[in-house]
Amino acid sequence: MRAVETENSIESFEIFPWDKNFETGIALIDEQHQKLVQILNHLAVHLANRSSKKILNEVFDELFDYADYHFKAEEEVWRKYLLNDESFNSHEKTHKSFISHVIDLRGREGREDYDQIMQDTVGFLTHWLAYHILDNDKRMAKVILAIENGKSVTQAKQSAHEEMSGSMQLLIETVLKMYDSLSSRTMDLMREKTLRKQAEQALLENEEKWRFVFESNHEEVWDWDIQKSNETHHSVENTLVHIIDRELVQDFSSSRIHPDDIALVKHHLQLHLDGKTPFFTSKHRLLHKDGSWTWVLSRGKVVSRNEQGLALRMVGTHSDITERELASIIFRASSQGMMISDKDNRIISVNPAFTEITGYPPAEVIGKDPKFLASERNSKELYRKMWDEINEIGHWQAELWNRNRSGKEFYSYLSINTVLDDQNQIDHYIGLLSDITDKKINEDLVLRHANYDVLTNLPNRRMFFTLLDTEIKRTRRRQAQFGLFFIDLDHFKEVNDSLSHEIGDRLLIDATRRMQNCIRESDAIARIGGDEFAMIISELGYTSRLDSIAQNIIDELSKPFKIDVNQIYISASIGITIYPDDGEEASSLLKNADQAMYRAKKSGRSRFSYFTSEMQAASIKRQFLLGDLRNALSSNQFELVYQPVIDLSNGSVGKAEALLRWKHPERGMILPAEFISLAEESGLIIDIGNWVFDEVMRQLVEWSDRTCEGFQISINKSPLQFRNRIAHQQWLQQLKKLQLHGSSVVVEITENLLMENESSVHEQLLVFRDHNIEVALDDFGTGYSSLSYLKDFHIDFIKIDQSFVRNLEEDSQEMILCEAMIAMAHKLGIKVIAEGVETESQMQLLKHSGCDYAQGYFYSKPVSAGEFERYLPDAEG
Ligand SMILES: Nc1nc2c(ncn2[C@@H]2O[C@@H]3COP(=O)(O)O[C@H]4[C@@H](O)[C@H](n5cnc6c(=O)[nH]c(N)nc65)O[C@@H]4COP(=O)(O)O[C@H]3[C@H]2O)c(=O)[nH]1
Repeated sequence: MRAVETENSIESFEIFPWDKNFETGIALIDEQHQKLVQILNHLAVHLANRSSKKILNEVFDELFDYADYHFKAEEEVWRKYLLNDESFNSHEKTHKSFISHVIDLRGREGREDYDQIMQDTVGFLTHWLAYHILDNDKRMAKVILAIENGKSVTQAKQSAHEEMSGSMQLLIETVLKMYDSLSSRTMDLMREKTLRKQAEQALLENEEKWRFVFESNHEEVWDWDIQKSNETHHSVENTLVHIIDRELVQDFSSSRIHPDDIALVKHHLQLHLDGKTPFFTSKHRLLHKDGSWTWVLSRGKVVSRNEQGLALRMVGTHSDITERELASIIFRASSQGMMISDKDNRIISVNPAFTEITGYPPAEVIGKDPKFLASERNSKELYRKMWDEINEIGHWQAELWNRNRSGKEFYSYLSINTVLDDQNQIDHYIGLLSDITDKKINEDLVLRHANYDVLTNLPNRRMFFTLLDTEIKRTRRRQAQFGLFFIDLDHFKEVNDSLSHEIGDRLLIDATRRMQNCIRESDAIARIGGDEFAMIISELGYTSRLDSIAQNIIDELSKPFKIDVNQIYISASIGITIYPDDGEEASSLLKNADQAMYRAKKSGRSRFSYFTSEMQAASIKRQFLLGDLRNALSSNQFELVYQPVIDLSNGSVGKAEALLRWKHPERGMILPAEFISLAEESGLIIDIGNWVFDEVMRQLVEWSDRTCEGFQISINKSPLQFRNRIAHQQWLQQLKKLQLHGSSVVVEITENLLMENESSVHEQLLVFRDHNIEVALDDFGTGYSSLSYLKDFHIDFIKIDQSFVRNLEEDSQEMILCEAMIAMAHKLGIKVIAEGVETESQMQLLKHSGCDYAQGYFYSKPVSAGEFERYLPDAEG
């Protein structure tokens, strides 16, 4: 027998290797006999390796082919010399019996085991080979060869018989027997070997399969000889604990199971050892050798028990599930709602936070498309964009409205991420959901505060500019016009101060309502200052419509307001400008409307005024002037003039007021009325004011040896200068440096400053007082002239405005007012200076009324420093 390797690695072998003794001496016949031996060997191999229907059919087909061809060819040879011989006929019959036997064998197919049919076929062919080929065919061949050598048939048969008998016959029979027994033993051996090999292979495959499963699951296998371990360990539970420990942490010393988990592990283990659970399963924490806690899943089963049912052996696995467990903890404990859906976007899992946020328990959402959460408040565009982004870049996030289980909308932050499979196809969607309704409400509130006036709910100044810009763009596109109103409430400040801020607020709300009733929905109204409002009158067909709207507003606001017991009268001054005729930009339009309003106010209030071309010209002139003003300081174009202030008790000049002049290189002398407001708007007033102070200080030092004690120069200060505290500090340092007394300076302020009621103003006035700098309240009588200011702020002088002095006559209204102001001031310990005294009679009247000081053209116009020196004690003339 020879072993041969075949292509499919099934070991092949020959139970009948071809032998020279098999040969008949007729080449054609031997060749075909060799073919039969091949088929036989082929069959034997398959039998050893287990047969199949397919192989059996192949073998039978081969046998039939062989028989058909071989028997014909062989019979041709015999027929040639032995046609009518009895030996030929019987040989022919044997051939036929071969075919019918093979047909019988094949007929057993389907009824009997393939291996059995195969084994019988091998047995049949073995005997065919032994008795037919080695005996019959060989004998026939010897006859033919003898005939060919000239012998008669009878002689030939005789010689063949002699050759085949005796030792030859014995040899054939021995070989046959040997082959016979050898072949069947070999078959058994081969079969056994093959079966063993197959079993080994199956075992190997099984082992590999399990190894693969364990490796890919990151699982470790344990095998626990319970009784043996019990001999060395105190308890069964501890032993398992140790096994699990050792597997994971390597340097086992004592139980490393988390103290909180030990009881549960033992409980589960005992249940299984007692046969109460089919498997042992435990999820617990183990102390890893790096000091961290590792989550472990242990599973096991008792595989052998003794007759009393005592567990003997247990096998199992454990795996590190830290990541999975942490993910699960996050999933369960997260305050963010989580939903996982499959590739068809059907929800497969949601966490408790999802239920908390939406109100939907898992059972109601699993298997559903998450779109049941959607609110119709979101645009279709939003969802289209969402899917585009998810499909293109794999994630999307946005803030949007959703609807909870009870139908209530909530504002949410939603982010969706995709999880891809090995083929890069979407496998899962993971959605994270948070309820940010509160945040949204707060944001809206902040946005509202930033853009709306809390009191009236109207857009504020900032929002108004946005509305104005939008209106400009809209109107520009349609090549149309719109009107802009600047509305200032007349007498509002008086109401606010005399009644209360609360009443003032309610008045503003009522006034807003009345104004809103005068315009259409498409128009807009905003509160842009304390008592200032702006309106956009859009879609202007004819401009005269603006007249009627403005007049209507004035009429409505002039009607009395009834707030609590108070009957309040106010009115409005309105400035009107038209886009695009008067301006094309929001800021210039509003400025124009403001100017027009100012004109309306100047013309007697409670009226409206259009922005005109003269105003436009004035506005342009101001622009140019502003440009020049920026260089005026550095070009030394400023100068101070001084107007003496006369002490009415003795006619002496103990004070002077410093007044600013701008010597413009082209326009000549420019008075403060023309440029102070420009300087204030541009912020230049701070530097200019500091220059004035320095100049006055310089002058005081220069005159120090010529002035009598208590000589004072007053300086005008803009309210804006009070916003810059550092400047005041510098002033104080300057005084100290020049060794001048604070009392040599009087700061002139206006009522407007005090009306702002800023605590910082209060503080700075106190600082002045602390440094003996006196304070004069300018233009007294023109504003609201509240007594409370005089009481609350530390004021040293009031300056009666020249509008009272101008018309001062005995028994006149002005006279009465002047007397009242003087008396009131004196009562409060405040001295009085009268401004604009131009005549002797005015001076006399004031003197009689007890006024302390006077200044005006009657004494002197403001003069240069050089000219002023004549009023100083030792001056000549
Ligand atoms: N018709 C008439 N006018 C008289 C008479 N006596 C004085 N005047 C003028 O009345 C104004 C008095 O100054 P004010 O009320 O403080 O009013 C000042 C003051 O508010 C402001 N001003 C002047 N200089 C400065 C300055 O340095 N800083 C600031 N912030 N404002 C200044 O400009 C205003 C105007 O100043 P001026 O044009 O110099 O006008 C001065 C003065 O020339 C008179 O008998 N008849």
